[in-house]
Amino acid sequence: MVEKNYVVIKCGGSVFEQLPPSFYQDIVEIQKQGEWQPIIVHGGGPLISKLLEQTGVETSFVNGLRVTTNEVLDVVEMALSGSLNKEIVRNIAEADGKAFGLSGVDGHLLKAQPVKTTDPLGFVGEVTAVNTALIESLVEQNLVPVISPIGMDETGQRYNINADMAASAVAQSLGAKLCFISDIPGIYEEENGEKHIFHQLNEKQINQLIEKEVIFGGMIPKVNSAISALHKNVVEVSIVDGLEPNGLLQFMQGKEIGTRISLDKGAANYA
Ligand SMILES: Nc1ncnc2c1ncn2[C@@H]1O[C@H](COP(=O)(O)OP(=O)(O)O)[C@@H](O)[C@H]1O
Ligand SMILES: CC(=O)N[C@@H](CCC(=O)OP(=O)(O)O)C(=O)O
Repeated sequence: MVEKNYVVIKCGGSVFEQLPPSFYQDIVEIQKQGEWQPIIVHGGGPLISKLLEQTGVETSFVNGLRVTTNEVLDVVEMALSGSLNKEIVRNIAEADGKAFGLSGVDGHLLKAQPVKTTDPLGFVGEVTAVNTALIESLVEQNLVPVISPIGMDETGQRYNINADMAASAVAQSLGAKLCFISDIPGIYEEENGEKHIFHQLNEKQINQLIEKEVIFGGMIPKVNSAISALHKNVVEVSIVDGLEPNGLLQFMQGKEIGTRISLDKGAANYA
């Protein structure tokens, strides 16, 4: 098997509806160029919340993680593995590419266990192992894997996995570059109504920003997943603005776009 450089692209639900067509064209272009093999892990939090609201099921989050009952799990799986996963596959087809959509349940792609936390979150999982051979075999067939973040344990119990955490685990298992696509130009701090973007942040600075509540909500699992990835086999993690036309391609070509996260070096540079 040919050695590949992988880039795991996590596509957040918050940006999904607003992504320009260039996003999918960029994915296809990156694959065509051959230096990097893209793998998509996607979220879909807003669609899950909308469907839960429509069905009258209450939903709540603890530190960015959705409390997940069995009833919630049904909706999570329907939204992520059913609806959004196939929409991404179709969007890549429209951009002239070939993708293969699967969830972490398929082929035991994401082995999971209950997430370690002091809060009772129900069926929220964390990844314990990734079936990298399955990913490699899809890539060998020139397919872009599109992964929805539902995991399963050996008994067949499914778990709702935060997509940032799932992307981080996939990147760790492949020693990949990790790129979070979101609806923001990077991590920022607001001062007198003005947003200052941090182009570089290290672990210590991130922890300070969480403490100051400058980083909150869905950004918490994202930065924690970034740090955990950097500690384990991932060389580079960035948060990239999905709304910027050709932002992903520019980022892959080395342009400083969004926020790059590192373990120790890198000052808190404002834009
Ligand atoms: N310091 C921060 N800088 C930028 N965004 C932040 C920050 N803290 C919290 N956020 C929030 O995090 C959101 C991105 O996380 P989330 O909604 O989970 O996105 P996604 O669906 O892309 O994973 C942003 O839309 C913003 O509201
Ligand atoms: C446990 C947990 O919180 N799971 C997430 C899975 C989807 C997700 O992570 O979507 P985004 O990337 O759009 O946030 C959820 O239920 O919303």
